[in-house]
Amino acid sequence: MELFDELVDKTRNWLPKDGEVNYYGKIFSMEEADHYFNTLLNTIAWRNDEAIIFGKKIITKRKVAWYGDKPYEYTYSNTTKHALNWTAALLELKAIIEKETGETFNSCLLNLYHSGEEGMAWHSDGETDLKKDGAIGSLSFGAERKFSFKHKQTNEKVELVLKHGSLLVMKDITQTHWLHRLPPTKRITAPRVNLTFRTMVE
Ligand SMILES: O=C(O)CCC(=O)C(=O)O
Ligand SMILES: [Fe+2]
Repeated sequence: MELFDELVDKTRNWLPKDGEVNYYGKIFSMEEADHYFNTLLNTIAWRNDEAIIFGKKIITKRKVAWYGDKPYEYTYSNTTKHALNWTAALLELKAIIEKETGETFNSCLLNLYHSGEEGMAWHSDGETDLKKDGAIGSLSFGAERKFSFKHKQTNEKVELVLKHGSLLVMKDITQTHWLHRLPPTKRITAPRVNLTFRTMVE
């Protein structure tokens, strides 16, 4: 089965229209992926996320962290965070995916899902401080999880599975026309770490 990882076509656009999503499959060996997964679990300043939903403050079970070139302010769901300075592992990962994709990034939002019961609801990453139509590079470590896209007008759906040590890139007008989510599932009990490398406007 592992053989098929070699056959991933990273130029394939997974979206039928209105944007581009490329899945590179596993870009790390199992040993490298395990190493980064453990390093991130142990060295990132994980915090429970706060959000104001319908005027009510909620604290998510999922943990998050926000890193960047500068202490960028990042506001979403009515909460503001300041980016921390890159760790050594994050700088390595940023360099690797910049080389792999030909894109550049200046910040990274990290999510730690303790089990399949934690996910992320439908949204798009179109916050105004993000470079418009900039590429987002998404690295996944740990439990394999399904990832879904839904077209904002037509409700067309696209689903893929994000493997341990894999890279997904969302670019061009994807965030304008498509929502994405990480659906929760009771079948998965292991944790997963996701990193989305982004570009904030100065
Ligand atoms: O966990 C994921 O794969 C996606 C996370 C995400 O969509 C986000 O942080 O904006
Ligand atoms: Fe997102």
